[in-house]
Parts: sequence; C-alpha cells; structure tokens
Amino acid sequence: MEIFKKMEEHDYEQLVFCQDKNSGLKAIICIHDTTLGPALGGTRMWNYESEEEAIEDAIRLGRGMTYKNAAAGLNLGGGKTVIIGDPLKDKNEEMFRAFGRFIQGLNGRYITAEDVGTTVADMDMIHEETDFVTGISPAFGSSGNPSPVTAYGAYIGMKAAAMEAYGDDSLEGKTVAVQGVGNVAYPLCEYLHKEGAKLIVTDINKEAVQRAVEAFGATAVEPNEIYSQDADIFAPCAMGAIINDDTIPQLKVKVVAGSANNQLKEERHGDELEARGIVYAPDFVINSGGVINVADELYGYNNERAMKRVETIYDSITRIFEIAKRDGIPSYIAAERMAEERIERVRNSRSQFLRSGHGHDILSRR
Ligand SMILES: NC(=O)C1=CN([C@@H]2O[C@H](COP(=O)(O)OP(=O)(O)OC[C@H]3O[C@@H](n4cnc5c(N)ncnc54)[C@H](O)[C@@H]3O)[C@@H](O)[C@H]2O)C=CC1
Ligand SMILES: CC(C)CC(=O)C(=O)O
Repeated sequence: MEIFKKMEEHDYEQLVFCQDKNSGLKAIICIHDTTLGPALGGTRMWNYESEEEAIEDAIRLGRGMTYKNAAAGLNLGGGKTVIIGDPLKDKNEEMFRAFGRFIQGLNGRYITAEDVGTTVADMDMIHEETDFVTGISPAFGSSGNPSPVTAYGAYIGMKAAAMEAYGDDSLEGKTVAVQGVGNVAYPLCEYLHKEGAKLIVTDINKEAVQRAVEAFGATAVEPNEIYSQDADIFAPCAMGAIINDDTIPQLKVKVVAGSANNQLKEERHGDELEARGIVYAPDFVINSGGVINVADELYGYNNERAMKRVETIYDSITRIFEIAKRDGIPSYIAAERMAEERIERVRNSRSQFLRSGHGHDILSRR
C-alpha cells in the first residue's frame, strides 16, 4: 500500500501508528482534517484480517468524522482510531492506558470516544492517562455512553426521511428492517417499537437477535436475508459498505436510514439509490447524535443543551433533501457539499493567529 498516495487522495493530515509490545496494542490514529478544531472521533476495536484493511477503515472513518462534525455545526475536525484485535478476547487495562499515553502525546490534536468494540469502561482506562477522551463515566462529569443518543438522533432522522418518502413522518405501522442489534440499534428499536413500527431484525450475534425478538416482538431473519425483506425502511446499524452492487438490487424499501458509518461502498452507490427512487438519509448526518452529545463535554456537559442540538438532525436531513432537489443532486452529495462549504468558510475566516485552549481546559477540570 502506498500510504502517502492514499493520504494525498483525500488530503489526510496525519496517520499515527501506535505499538506497545507489553500490552499487545496495535492502533492507528487517523487525523483527517483539523480546520474546524481538534479531531474528535471514536476508537473502533476490530479483528481486522490485515493491516491494509485496518488502515483503510481508519482513514475512511476518520474522513467521515470530518464531514460529520462539520455538518453538525461542531467546531471540531475529523479523526478516528482503529485498534487491531478481538474486543472479546484481546482487551486489557495496559492496552488502553498505553493508547491513552499515545493520545496525550498528540497534545489535543485528537480527542477520542467509543465506537464499535469499545465501551465506557475502556474510555475510563484511557482517561487514566489523558484528558483528551470523552464518553467516560458520568461520575467524572462526562456524558457517558453515546450510543443511546446516537439512537435517538437516528430515530428522528429516520422520521425526516419518512416524511420525504411518504409525506408523513409517522412510523406507526411501517416495517423497518434493522441490520445489527447492538448498542445503537437496540435503543433505536425501542423508539420504533414504542411508535408502533413493525421490526425485522438480524445480527451475527444470535443472543442480540433473541433479545430484540423477546422485547419488541421483532421477526428474526438470517444476516444475508435482511436486504430483500418486504419492508418500508432499511436501517443499517452494523458495519459499513453494505450499500453495494450485490445488495442494492435486493432492496424493496423506499428509505435507507440507519446509524452505520460509511454505508455506501462507493459514492456511485449513492447515485444508484437515487436512480431507483430510494430516499437515502446520509449516514454522517443521521448518526451524528453521539458525537454531538460527547462534544458538549468541551463546554462542560449539559444534557438539555446537547439533546436540543441532537434534535436539529431532523431539520438538517430535511434541508439536505431540499438542497438535493433544488440542485438536482443525490442526497449524499448535498450533505457533503454542506460540510465542505462550512469547512471552507471557516478556513477562509481564520486569518489571524490566536492562542486558544478553548475546550481543553474544561476537559482537564472535569
Ligand atoms: N455507538 C455510537 O454512538 C455510534 C455508532 N455509529 C455506527 O453505528 C454502527 C453500530 O454501532 P454500535 O451499535 O455502537 O456497534 P455494536 O458493536 O454495539 O453493534 C453492532 C452490531 O452489529 C452486529 N453485526 C456485525 N456485523 C454484522 C453483519 N454482517 N450482519 C448483521 N449484524 C452484524 C454485531 O454483532 C453487533 O451486535 C457502527 O457502524 C458504528 O460505527 C455511528 C455513530 C455513533
Ligand atoms: C461514537 C461517537 C461519539 C463518535 C464517532 O466515532 C462516530 O460518530 O462515529
């Protein structure tokens, strides 16, 4: 892999390879763009098949965070970490503490949080070594686990997408096919069930499926059957690249709206959804609830303020559909433009030097 060529392609600022033999830590921190502020993005722990696969994931996810944070109106850049390893077997305290020291070494250019495979307890271990971590235990004045808030944002974003597709944002009686019933999708299913939606669920973890079947009367299907269900809405809430050449022809839904990062395998798959008349709620907007919530910690966490901001996801998604229609472009391009334009505006307005520790001081006083 030609790493510098990769970095040039989407103008990545920095890739940091972290190795600690003692704990077995192998991590890649990707800092994509810090025009708006320090890069904030979660840490994913996953059993990657190769180092190339891990690097690819880190850079795709890091760039996604630049767009997510910009579109959410946050003064934060984009970054992400991947730790190579099995989250069920390979975790230990020394690993997260070693990782915390690497983050501290970046002196605030990167702030972390949870993602797939990491938990509040892991963030607490990182916090032993650095203040540049959010989503730690509420006892420290933090916002805690971001997943339920991501779920709430995805729920209201799904309603905005339903409004676009059906002219009514009620989800009562709608059938939603949910892929992955993990930390975000379980509370999302709870909101949907409460509103009277019918649920079809799948997961590679049978216990997770069973939980949703028992709690919400969901219908369980095999992982490879989720795309072809007779449903109104497909909610991808597991891993990325699931909107691709194989899956698009199977879709019978009118809406794709879920929490997973990097849902489109390639950008052309967003064009394909558009061509088929499927309403696509851009992933980095509909799943921004978690980062909006943890980012509030930079101001001294206030739940009410954070939730008000999360609720703006409905209007952001609606606005994206309006821009897409006005300019005759697919929704994913409209969302990217919205983010890129904000970054450009801020880049152009930063002509004077100003020493600013804004946000960092609050994290250290927490
Ligand atoms: N947790 C959060 O606050 C946020 C999460 N996201 C994204 O949302 C997605 C889900 O995140 P979490 O719920 O936190 O992760 P999680 O790890 O708790 O849940 C993911 C679930 O998907 C299942 N899964 C994995 N591969 C699958 C497959 N091929 N078919 C069916 N199920 C499969 C897993 O067994 C697991 O139960 C991820 O893409 C994550 O990056 C995005 C923004 C914030
Ligand atoms: C989990 C969030 C707090 C941040 C993040 O990494 C994301 O939104 O994907």
